[in-house]
Amino acid sequence: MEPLLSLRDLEIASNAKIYLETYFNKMLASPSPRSLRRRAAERLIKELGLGSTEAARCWDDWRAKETEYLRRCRTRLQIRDFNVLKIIGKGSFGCVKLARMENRKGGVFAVKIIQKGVQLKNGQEAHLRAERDLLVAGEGSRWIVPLIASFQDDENLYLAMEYMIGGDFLGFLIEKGVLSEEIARFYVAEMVLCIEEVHKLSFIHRDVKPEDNFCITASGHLKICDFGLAFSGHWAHDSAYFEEQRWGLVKKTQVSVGGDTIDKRTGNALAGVLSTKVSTIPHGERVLSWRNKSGRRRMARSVVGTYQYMAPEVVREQAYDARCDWWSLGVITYEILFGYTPFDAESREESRIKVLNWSEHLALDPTAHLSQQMESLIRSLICEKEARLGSTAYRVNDASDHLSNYVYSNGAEEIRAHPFFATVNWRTLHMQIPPFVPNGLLDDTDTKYFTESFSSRNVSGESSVESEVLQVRAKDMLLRDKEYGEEILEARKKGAFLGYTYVRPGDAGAAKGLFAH
Ligand SMILES: Nc1ncnc2c1ncn2[C@@H]1O[C@H](COP(=O)(O)OP(=O)(O)OP(=O)(O)O)[C@@H](O)[C@H]1O
Repeated sequence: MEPLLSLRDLEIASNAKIYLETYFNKMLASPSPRSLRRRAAERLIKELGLGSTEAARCWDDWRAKETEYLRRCRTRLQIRDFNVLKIIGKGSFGCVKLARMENRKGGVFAVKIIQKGVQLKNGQEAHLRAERDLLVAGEGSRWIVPLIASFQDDENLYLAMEYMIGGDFLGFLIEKGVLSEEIARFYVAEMVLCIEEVHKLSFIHRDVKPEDNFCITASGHLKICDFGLAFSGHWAHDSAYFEEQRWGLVKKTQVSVGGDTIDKRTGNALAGVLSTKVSTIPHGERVLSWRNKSGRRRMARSVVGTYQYMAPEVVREQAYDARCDWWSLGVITYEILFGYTPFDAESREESRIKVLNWSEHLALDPTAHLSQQMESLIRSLICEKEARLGSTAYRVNDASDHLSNYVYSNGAEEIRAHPFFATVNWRTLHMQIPPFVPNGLLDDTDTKYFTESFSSRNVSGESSVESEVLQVRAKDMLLRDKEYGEEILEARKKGAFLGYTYVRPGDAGAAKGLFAH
């Protein structure tokens, strides 16, 4: 007899549950974006001190713009609306392409294309949600790479961002070799503001490094990007939440899971079901308030990032907090001045050991003649977290393994107050002319600051997608199931990212011709 429910049905049911919980949580937890926009307009009109006729005209204007924005939000954006020009980056997620809207009226975008199949098999769903949510939360920020729109189709997720024409900071560093202290001061100061901005949004970046993660704008300023490893402590960004939803339903309904041949041989399938913990919501408690209470207790513990830049507390798998990003900044500062990091090594393992024994490897070459302030800044960032600059707010975490808060938005204040930055005007830094400004560009699609091997690549760049999807052995046994795995993957690709779509309000999208067709 056919079972009443198949694993595919359960997949669809858990996707629906996840969608509803995340949707209503967002709706109930914070004011709607629309009411925030209204409030911002109210504030502005008040500040301008307009008379009643002028204020009424402003409101008419606001309403017209709002209607237009809502109309744009309803326009379904697709990748075929973009004319792909070049590939400018490639990573484990897929690739980043430089693209212009088909209608050619607008500017160009860097479109990050993330293959759902590979990512879902690698269990990256929570990270991808965190990346998108942080980019959305960074709306209007001066220091975070601007997201113009996010959308999806059955195969991919797309993040259309402003194109950072100056390339990434590592490219700049390679070209210049080492930087003088004076020039380093400008870039390190901008990095402080970039990281501070991420912390203000209650995220830890966890992968602060010059390669990929600081991009240079047309005016030569920095913006922070690549939030693939960002951590917010929120249950909707935690893979355990997704596993519990799916395996919880399997356990409740007792639908059998076969797994692949290895699972069958080792008896993993049954063990997987038995070991699934299904949380019981206390009687009378509402599901979302319970999730928000218990989910907040989850702490950053996973070892993620790049060893050379990774703080020792992360490498040691201790519960860590946002101070780990300040350690990475210390390592970058060292690299800017010396051309290599103190923890450079032939292999990842050697780097790991060096970080664990960091004090033996933190040698500041005296022939570099660093100023006392510069040396002090490096030493007060590359040190154990208890002594690290920016620690005061976090001291409460040092007493026990249970962190009371994983990120404090004011951690950067101490860093900004360090004597090395005494001459920095933090309020006007963004208006200062940077030591280097991208130049000699032919037009807004120029890729001279990007690696030749990417920009000369054929624009499709997806030759290996199919084979990559096939090669990955899925982390989640449901996706490995010999009989239903493929079907479940297809259902997950369709349903796992509901609510991913976003369109930046204001004139940015429209002015760039994003919706002008
Ligand atoms: N908005 C942008 N403008 C210009 N270039 C960009 C932009 N976003 C990303 N890139 C380029 O694409 C590259 C890869 O993007 P990204 O950093 O987001 O991937 P990644 O997650 O670091 O990849 P992986 O970690 O798997 O190596 C970057 O190094 C950068 O050169």
